[in-house]
Amino acid sequence: MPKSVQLPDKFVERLQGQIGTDAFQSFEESFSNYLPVSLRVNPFKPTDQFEGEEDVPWCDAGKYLPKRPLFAKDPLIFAGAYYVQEASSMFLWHALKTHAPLEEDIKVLDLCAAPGGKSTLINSMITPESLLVSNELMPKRLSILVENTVRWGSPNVVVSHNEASDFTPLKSFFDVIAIDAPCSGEGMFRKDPKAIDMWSPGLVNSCANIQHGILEDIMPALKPQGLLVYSTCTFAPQENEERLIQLAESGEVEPLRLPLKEEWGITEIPVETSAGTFYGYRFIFHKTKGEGLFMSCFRKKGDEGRPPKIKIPKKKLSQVSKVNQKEAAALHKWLQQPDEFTFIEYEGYIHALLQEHFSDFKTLNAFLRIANPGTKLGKLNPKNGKLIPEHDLAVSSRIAESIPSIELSYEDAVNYLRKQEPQIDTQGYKDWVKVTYKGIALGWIKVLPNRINNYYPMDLRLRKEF
Ligand SMILES: C[S@@+](CC[C@H](N)C(=O)[O-])C[C@H]1O[C@@H](n2cnc3c(N)ncnc32)[C@H](O)[C@@H]1O
Repeated sequence: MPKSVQLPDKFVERLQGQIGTDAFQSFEESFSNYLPVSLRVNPFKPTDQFEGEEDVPWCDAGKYLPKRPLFAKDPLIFAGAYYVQEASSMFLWHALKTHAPLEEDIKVLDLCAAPGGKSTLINSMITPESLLVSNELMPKRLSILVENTVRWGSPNVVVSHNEASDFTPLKSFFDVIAIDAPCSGEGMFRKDPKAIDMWSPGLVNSCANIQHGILEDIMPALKPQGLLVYSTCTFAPQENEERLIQLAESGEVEPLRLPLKEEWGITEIPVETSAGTFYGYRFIFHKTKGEGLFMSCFRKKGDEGRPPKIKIPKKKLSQVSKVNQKEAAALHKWLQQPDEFTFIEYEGYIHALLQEHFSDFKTLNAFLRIANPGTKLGKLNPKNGKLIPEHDLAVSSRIAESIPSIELSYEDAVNYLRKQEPQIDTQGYKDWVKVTYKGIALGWIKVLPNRINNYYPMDLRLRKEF
């Protein structure tokens, strides 16, 4: 154990009791080990950059890197070609692959979603016609969630900004709910020593109370036979095993197990409850190649039947309006298979939603605060009726192939991301042009007769010097 790391006595006492003193020694020793670095590639923006790297064994899209690069140096991360994610968190892939009906068009809620690791993972696995509601309660963390889901580039995501209790009226709406609960963060102790300073037994108690409330509030929104995946990045039984007992004893769920390979180093924890044995899965540094995590899966009991009708006040329904036909026609050229979309006006911008999601979106909009529905396309210029495109459209995987594009060199890509004036050859181009790096879109430039404007969003620009 490095001398600089001082674990709180109460934590040491408890974890020793949980895993035994020998294992605890190995746990302490693992603080001196090298921290695994991993990322997950975006199936919608394929790159061969990580071919040959070691696979994360429980996630088909996950890769370990031999050492941590300066990710800010790589334009592909800005393009959404991959997401840097701690490997244990990618176990959700295994849980969904095992228990979710991924071949069907489903509705999924990621309740505690910022910064977007689990949401981009879910988005990579569901069918393009499935709907993902990616929700974050904390206002400060909402923008990073929007940023990361936009970069991932799929139109089938609605980002919302709500408490769990706001979802309670959405009876039986979701086929899958993932709750990556706010927690005391013990699993981050090795990676982020600040988590050690913030820890206290009081924090464990208050997190357990919050988790208790979240679980109670969210269960009505899950369909009978729906899948619930609960996870934390802590080892505290109050936040893990006790929450699992809470769910088991509510009588609402059945236990689900996950197949494991011994070499993964994941511990299956059977939990005896009055409703039978339930199972949790623990990732701990000295055994697993990843940081600390706990995950558990449940099936909601009951007959699937027909979902109850959700009553929506008329006033709320009228808040969502489609753009008129003439306006819609002006948008078609920007998207692949534009007929699959409905165009709505939302908070001053035009957004493209998949048609099959329009009615669900109206329901969601009646109960939730929506931060970003589908793909934000832009605004129509009142003078000529043409679209002034937003960044979100440039990085969308559904942007039309006919939109002109210019491939940038590494240097030009970095300059572009720094928001410098592009020094590139634009002869033969005019107006809006998508710029790409290694074939993946970074954003827009506008080619004017006497100059080129860089439309990379100011707040996303590359600030790091290297
Ligand atoms: C563990 S983090 C989620 C990480 C995310 N799932 C990912 O993979 O990138 C938990 C999230 O829950 C949010 N949160 C905090 N309090 C909450 C509450 N009472 N209800 C729902 N979410 C809450 C936090 O702001 C935080 O973003």
